[in-house]
Amino acid sequence: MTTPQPFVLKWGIISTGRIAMDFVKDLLVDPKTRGTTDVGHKIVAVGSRSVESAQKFIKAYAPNEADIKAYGTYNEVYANPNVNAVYIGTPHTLHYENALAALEAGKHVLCEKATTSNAAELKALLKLAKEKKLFFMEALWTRFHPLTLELKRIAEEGTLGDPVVLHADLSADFHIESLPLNHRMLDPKLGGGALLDLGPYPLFWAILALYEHPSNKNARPSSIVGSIVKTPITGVDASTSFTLNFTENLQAQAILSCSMQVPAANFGATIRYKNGNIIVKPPIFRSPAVTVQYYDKPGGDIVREETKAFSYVGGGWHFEADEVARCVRDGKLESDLWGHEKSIIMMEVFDEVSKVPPDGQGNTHMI
Ligand SMILES: NC(=O)C1=CN([C@@H]2O[C@H](COP(=O)(O)OP(=O)(O)OC[C@H]3O[C@@H](n4cnc5c(N)ncnc54)[C@H](OP(=O)(O)O)[C@@H]3O)[C@@H](O)[C@H]2O)C=CC1
Ligand SMILES: O=C1OC[C@@H](O)[C@H](O)[C@H]1O
Repeated sequence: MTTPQPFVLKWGIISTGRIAMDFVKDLLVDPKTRGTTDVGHKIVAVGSRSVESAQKFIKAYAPNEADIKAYGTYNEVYANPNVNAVYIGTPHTLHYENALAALEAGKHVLCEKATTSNAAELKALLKLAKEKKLFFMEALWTRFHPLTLELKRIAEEGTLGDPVVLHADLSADFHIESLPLNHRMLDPKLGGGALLDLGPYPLFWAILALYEHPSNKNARPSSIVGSIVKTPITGVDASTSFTLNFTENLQAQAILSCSMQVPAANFGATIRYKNGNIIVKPPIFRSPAVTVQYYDKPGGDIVREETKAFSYVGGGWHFEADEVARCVRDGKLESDLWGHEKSIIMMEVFDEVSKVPPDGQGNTHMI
């Protein structure tokens, strides 16, 4: 009997920055090391604004791969007939034009977070992807990690009851005072600031634990309140906090924050349920371990506590790549795990939070 051959997705890579490097390195990790045998990956083209950068990138991160084309424009990647799917790793505000061009050329798209600068741009991309019957996914890699899959199973198996309050933070010190003004974290033209760069992760946990919880029945956040501290350097948000209420079918609140000027370790995420807690160890984009605590009765003592740790070969970006390959193989236009609706909610929340007036005090609502 012959063993079925894995479906191999042929990738074109857009940009040669930090995350493009991480993603490419993971595409080259042997899928069997993570138990994947049904799909695989091949890099067929890398596009950069400079051909030298594309050549250098291939030499540095994919030295043993044959026949990867190095291009000095992104358009040449979109035009390459061997490319099935395009990975977009440019700064946020370029995602729209890059994804649009890829879709117009008939390519499936995996686009880095934050998917676009605003919800209107994202909706336009999704409309085009549907019209052209192409797969599109936000590269929310955390959704596909084994830890996340296990946490979701535990959270929804019933013992913990409904979620009540979630706290999540992702902050770091980007030393913004030493960055050039055109750095993507500082430049408003590149979508600079903490919210679009770090905010997707605390919000991801709120979407996973509150929005996706079966008791929530897919109800969107009933209200959003945001507050922003801007940096005087370029006026982008340096620290942002936002709360989301889920009150249609739950009585739950998410308290979320991100900052690019916190010189201390993160505290991760805590999800508090009627009958216990889930504690996600930092960093929340790639948590190494999760602790689950169970009360003897609501408001009672913790009588059981379990910690589960997770490890794998590679950086953790290959799990999202496997999802794209499976979806493309199966003719799906969106992922069941991180579909279009969740990316839209994410961008709509960011739109609302960004509306706070210049004094940083905000009180906004989403319908
Ligand atoms: N999923 C994850 O874990 C992570 C995701 N990200 C996301 O990926 C995106 C890129 O982040 P990151 O890799 O850190 O950024 P980098 O600045 O390291 O890389 C961005 C790349 O985009 C290309 N680019 C095109 N136009 C511009 C421009 N005007 N200014 C700067 N670069 C430009 C460049 O590649 P070239 O010169 O080859 O064209 C550049 O190297 C962001 O949206 C970010 O949110 C970032 C880090 C981690
Ligand atoms: O996606 C990300 O995850 C980790 C952060 O350090 C980075 O800035 C961000 O883009």
